[in-house]
Amino acid sequence: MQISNKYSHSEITLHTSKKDCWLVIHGKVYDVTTFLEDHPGGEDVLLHASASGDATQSFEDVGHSSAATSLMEGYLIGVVEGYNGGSGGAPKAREGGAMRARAMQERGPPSSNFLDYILPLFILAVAFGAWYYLTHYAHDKATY
Ligand code: HEM
Repeated sequence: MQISNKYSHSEITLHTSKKDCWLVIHGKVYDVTTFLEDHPGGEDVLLHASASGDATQSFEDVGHSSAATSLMEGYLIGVVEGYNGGSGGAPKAREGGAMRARAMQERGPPSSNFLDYILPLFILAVAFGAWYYLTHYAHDKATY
């Protein structure tokens, strides 16, 4: 990787095609041309992010795994000229991945929680029914 290379914004905007695609993430420039077809999220999102000028927000929004952030280091070609916001290193991957957290929210609580709640109620209802039946039965026997 040639991290010492500095690229101007006008230079970066020249590389937004399928045959030559660069991404800017956290002030670093990545040449993802050879990665387009292999990207699990598809090549269209990368091309779109490339054309937008700065892919940082879209990259972060997806909540890429730490595997993804270490993979991207292999595509690093330099930094954006004049960028001084980065403290170096790959951007932090959110623990566990935001995608998974989102999936958990959409799915709701696991179904076992529902059973945990309904089962004691069911047992209580059966016990009450048995008690009610037995007390009335015993009463009937005593009166007749
Ligand atoms: C060099 C840059 C990038 C690399 C190395 C990379 C790598 C990966 C990898 C390994 C995954 C699989 C899931 C994971 O491990 O997190 C993934 C998924 C994905 N990525 Fe990227 N990615 C990059 C940039 C981007 C950008 C800029 C976007 C912009 C929107 C993006 C959108 C997505 C989407 C939508 C998924 C699929 C999520 C899913 O369906 O679960 N990626 N990427």
